[in-house]
Amino acid sequence: MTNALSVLSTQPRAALAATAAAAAAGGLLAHKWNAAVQNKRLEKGFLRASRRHRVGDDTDSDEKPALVAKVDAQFFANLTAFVKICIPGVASTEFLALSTVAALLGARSYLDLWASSNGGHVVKAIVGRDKDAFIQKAIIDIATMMFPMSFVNNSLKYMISRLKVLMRRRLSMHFHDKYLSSNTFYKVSNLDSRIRNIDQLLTVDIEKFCSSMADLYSNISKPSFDIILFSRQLSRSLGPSGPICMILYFGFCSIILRAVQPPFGQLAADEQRLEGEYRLHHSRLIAHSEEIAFFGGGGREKQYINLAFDNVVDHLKKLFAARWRNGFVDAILVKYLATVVGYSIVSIPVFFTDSMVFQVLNHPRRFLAGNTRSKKKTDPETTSASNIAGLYTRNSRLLLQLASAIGRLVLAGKEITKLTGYCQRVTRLQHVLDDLGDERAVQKRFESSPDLERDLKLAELMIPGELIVGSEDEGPEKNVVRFSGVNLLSPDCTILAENLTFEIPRGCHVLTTGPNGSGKSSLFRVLAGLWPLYGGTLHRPSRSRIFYVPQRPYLALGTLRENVTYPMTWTEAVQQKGATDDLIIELLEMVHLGDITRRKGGLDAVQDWAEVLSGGQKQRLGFSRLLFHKPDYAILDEASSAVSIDVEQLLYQSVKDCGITLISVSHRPSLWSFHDKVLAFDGEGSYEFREIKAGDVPSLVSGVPGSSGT
Ligand SMILES: Nc1ncnc2c1ncn2[C@@H]1O[C@H](COP(=O)(O)OP(=O)(O)OP(=O)(O)O)[C@@H](O)[C@H]1O
Repeated sequence: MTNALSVLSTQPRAALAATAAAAAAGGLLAHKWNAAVQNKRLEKGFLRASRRHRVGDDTDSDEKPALVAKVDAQFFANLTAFVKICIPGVASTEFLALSTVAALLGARSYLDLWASSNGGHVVKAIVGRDKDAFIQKAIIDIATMMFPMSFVNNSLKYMISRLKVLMRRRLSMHFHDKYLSSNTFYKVSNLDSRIRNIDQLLTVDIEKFCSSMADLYSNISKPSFDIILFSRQLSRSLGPSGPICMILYFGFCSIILRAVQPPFGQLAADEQRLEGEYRLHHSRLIAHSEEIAFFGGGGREKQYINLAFDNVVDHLKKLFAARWRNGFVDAILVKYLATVVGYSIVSIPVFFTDSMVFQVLNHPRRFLAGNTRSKKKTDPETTSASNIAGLYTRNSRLLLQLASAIGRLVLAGKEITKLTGYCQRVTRLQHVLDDLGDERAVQKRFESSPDLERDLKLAELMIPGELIVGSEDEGPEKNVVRFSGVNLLSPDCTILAENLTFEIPRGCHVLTTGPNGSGKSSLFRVLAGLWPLYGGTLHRPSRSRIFYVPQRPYLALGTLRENVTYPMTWTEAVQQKGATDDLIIELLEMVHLGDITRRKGGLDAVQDWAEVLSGGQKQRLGFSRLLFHKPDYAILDEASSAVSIDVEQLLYQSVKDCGITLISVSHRPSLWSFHDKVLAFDGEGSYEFREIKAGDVPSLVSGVPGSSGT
């Protein structure tokens, strides 16, 4: 054995490192072979998903993903795009973290190497009964190195966690910018059906995606570096045959594992989707708890929730079974059989040092020269029992480290597959948000139907309209509400009104009426830019000159004071509008909410106001907001339906007294007297816009005869 080890120790082969890396990379490339056939199909599905805009069309929804999570060119292109977002440049904190992780991984590899070598020295000192060497290697050296080792190990854990958070922050901010601009958050759930559980995507999926990317980075870079380092060391002492055999064995393993591996990427994507659906049911229960409780709907909701949870559990069972089967094969090939192969390799020089195969592999030149005898066979330096033990320990440790590094690289393939699942979901999110952020893309393309006449009509009506928004510094004549030839269509392409043409100058108060579902609120959605504009031209005042007061006013988390100034923060309200506590109290008194300012906490009270206030109180708070902002126009969509008639009259009068032009929707005849004109929808695609005359009220309340246009 001494001879064998000493002979082998004379063969440094740097080129082996490159061979090692290439062979390991071959394992990863196996992904590409498997996915090649799927590429075309996947690309088509991806494009179809990104171009689809139809509302209510579930064929490409999150429910049935068209994208298949696979390792292919498309995946690498998507991954590269996200990496660029997460690590924006060499001057970024993220790049610094990435480089630090790389440096720490390198340091860790060198420390592993040192530990293997030191282990050999310790064994040598024990077998050789060399007390001084033992004290030096087993006590002094380890005591010295424990500080850098502990530092590197913990710093590595810390930096990888930090890298994950930094990348997550970048990606989350990127998506927040998209999601919270151009009212995309509204469009995602109201105009598009591709994503059902966006909260899950924005929170859990992004976190898992970034975490998986950072883990993969360390799981690929460290083993790759280890393979180079350990192969070099081993080839110096064992000759190239040992590392080559090990690498060939793992190359074989990676092919087998590729062939039997379940589609972990798709399984991960499905898991996230099902978790999202389960979570959605809980969110809905929280959002509508009162209504459901009134109906006694707990039992029914339990059915929905249990069903969604059962789907998660069934999927997890499937996933765990797949992992078990795969883990079984993994453990045999990459762990146990690899150890057998490792020991066999270490033993070859011991038992077969004089064999021809061994000589050809490790000493080809010497073999060709006809000299097959080892030069060091009689060298006492390498023949003593302590040296044999020391070299054996060191080499076997190095070989096991090499095996472990290649094994980890092979298993990183599984991580990549999982990453494809997260990447697929995050890519879908990116495409949908991009689509919805682009006004033109939101313009619906209707699906052709057997009804040719309807299709022709829709093709005629659904041409993109022109939106002209007045600027802040322009006068009232430019900041006006004017519809010219606008067609009103719901997202499912129902024609609500054609050729809407009317103008609402400042000071002209307009009441909108019509049967339920006739398009009153939809008109305001188009006016606010939430729904796409079709047909002619729409002139709209700048954002600060028009204010919307809905039937259910949104109440923000925060103080009472900030709820009055919403969407402005208190600081903005003070700076831009000179807000004071006295003004807020005065406004709340005007809307008959003075009593809540006298409750505990006063204006500073932070509550879940949506829960604390009654329906009528919430609406009155909505009016206080309107009076605070004092816009040119107020859209009041059933804004006082829960307020008593006497207080409602006072509220409308206060708004008019502030010089705000009313554009209201209300079914209450008592409000007619506050308006000058009526815009009446008949629910069949026609409307009327005219002056309110005495005696008009009853006929208009019950609908308008089918006259189209003004
Ligand atoms: N997000 C949506 N997707 C598809 N259709 C919608 C959507 N929102 C509203 N609709 C449809 O548009 C039509 C007009 O709705 P709208 O809310 O404008 O009615 P409305 O006149 O305000 O009724 P109400 O008096 O009951 O408030 C209805 O048929 C409604 O079903």
